[in-house]
Amino acid sequence: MQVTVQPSDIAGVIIAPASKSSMQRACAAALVRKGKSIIGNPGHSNDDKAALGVMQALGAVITSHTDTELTIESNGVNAVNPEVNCGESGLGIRMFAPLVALNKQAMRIDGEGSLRNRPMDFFDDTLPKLGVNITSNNGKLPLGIQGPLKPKNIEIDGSLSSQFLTGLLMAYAAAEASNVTIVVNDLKSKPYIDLTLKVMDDFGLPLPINNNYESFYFPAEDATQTNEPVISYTVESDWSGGAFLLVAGALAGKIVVKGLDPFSTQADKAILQALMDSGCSMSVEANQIEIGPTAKGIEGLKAFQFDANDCPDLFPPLVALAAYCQGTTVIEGVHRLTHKESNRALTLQDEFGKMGLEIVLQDNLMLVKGGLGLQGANVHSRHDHRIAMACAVAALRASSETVIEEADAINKSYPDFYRHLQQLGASVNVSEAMPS
Ligand SMILES: O=C(O)C1=C[C@@H](OP(=O)(O)O)[C@@H](O)[C@H](O)C1
Ligand SMILES: C=C(OP(=O)(O)O)C(=O)O
Repeated sequence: MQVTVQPSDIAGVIIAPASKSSMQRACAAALVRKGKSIIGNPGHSNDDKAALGVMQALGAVITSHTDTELTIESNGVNAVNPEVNCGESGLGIRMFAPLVALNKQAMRIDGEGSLRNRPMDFFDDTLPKLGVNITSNNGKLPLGIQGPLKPKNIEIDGSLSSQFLTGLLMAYAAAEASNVTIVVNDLKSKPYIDLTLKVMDDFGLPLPINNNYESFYFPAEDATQTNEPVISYTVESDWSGGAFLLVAGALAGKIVVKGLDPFSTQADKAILQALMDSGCSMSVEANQIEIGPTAKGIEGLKAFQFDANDCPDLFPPLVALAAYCQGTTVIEGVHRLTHKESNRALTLQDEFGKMGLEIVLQDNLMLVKGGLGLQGANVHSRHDHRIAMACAVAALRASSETVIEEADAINKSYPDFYRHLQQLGASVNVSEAMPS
């Protein structure tokens, strides 16, 4: 798919999409618990669809599914299909692999696209310590796994990704871990663990005691949880996708974004701090955010400093914002970007470079030399949803039209993104690319 974005003003009201982080966790929790789970506001991104497929392969049954509600019945993890496919979802494989390992039978886990190149050697190191046999393709997919996983005291590295810990926490809860501790060294993306614990709590799963994100202790008896026959959970609106809408508003608004909860545990609500520091005009309420440029227009936006070590998915929207802020914006956390859908520091540098933006990488810092204007260009998503969305947002204020190749990458997290920009009045033309 090819998308052409013309420089545009935007206005109006838009509802942020469902969070794939919240939806995928809800699928895992609904699988793990015994009983019926009713999930409101279910997402329909490719990552969400992959999670539904994995959950069904592991024994959960979808009894009804509409745009607004999904009902799942489960009796705990009990695979009905020895093959699971996590699509392109990093969270999907890293959260579900330990749940797959709860089965006695031999299982195979595979994925697609960029996921086949992302590191999974954590499992080669960790799962055997929990009684699981594993084979991998030199630390990459596909994985062969045979359990059952038995919770034990274990020490893991949390510096590459928090997603492995999310999977172990879910699996330990499912296996009724008792008097065991997961020690985690150098955990990154900590708020994502808060979201995991919140979803586990909402689904009534046994909860570990979080000792400052350094260790997670599952007590011998967990008196706090109840075994409700039916659980209702509403998938949160997505601060990660919402960040692109908010930046679009700050550059080309005024718009109102609805649905984003300022009290969410989602890491990417930290976009609010960067937006405030940029000087854009913003009013945050419990159920809506109104946002536009400064009183002086886009020229009044100023460079900012931001630590994205714990919210790495904000880099792409932050670069789109910083491109139009006067001065050099400094964003910390570049090391967190190497193993995403693309090597994101480099793809941001390349693709925004085509629009005339200078981005300098200095060890863990990204320096964005903003405020000089961008030109429209022919850019490429590099098969990374967040690169496509960042280019589309930046294109709203470029001097001429921007064409985004392989723009359908957005389906991974936010399939309605271009439609939402169109609803806000942006000139966005979606066409299938001509076969070469
Ligand atoms: O748990 C999650 O939902 C996610 C955690 C983060 O990954 P890392 O923990 O690898 O930073 C984030 O980048 C990813 O998009 C989603
Ligand atoms: C990196 C991402 O997701 P995941 O790791 O779950 O594939 C993302 O959504 O930007």
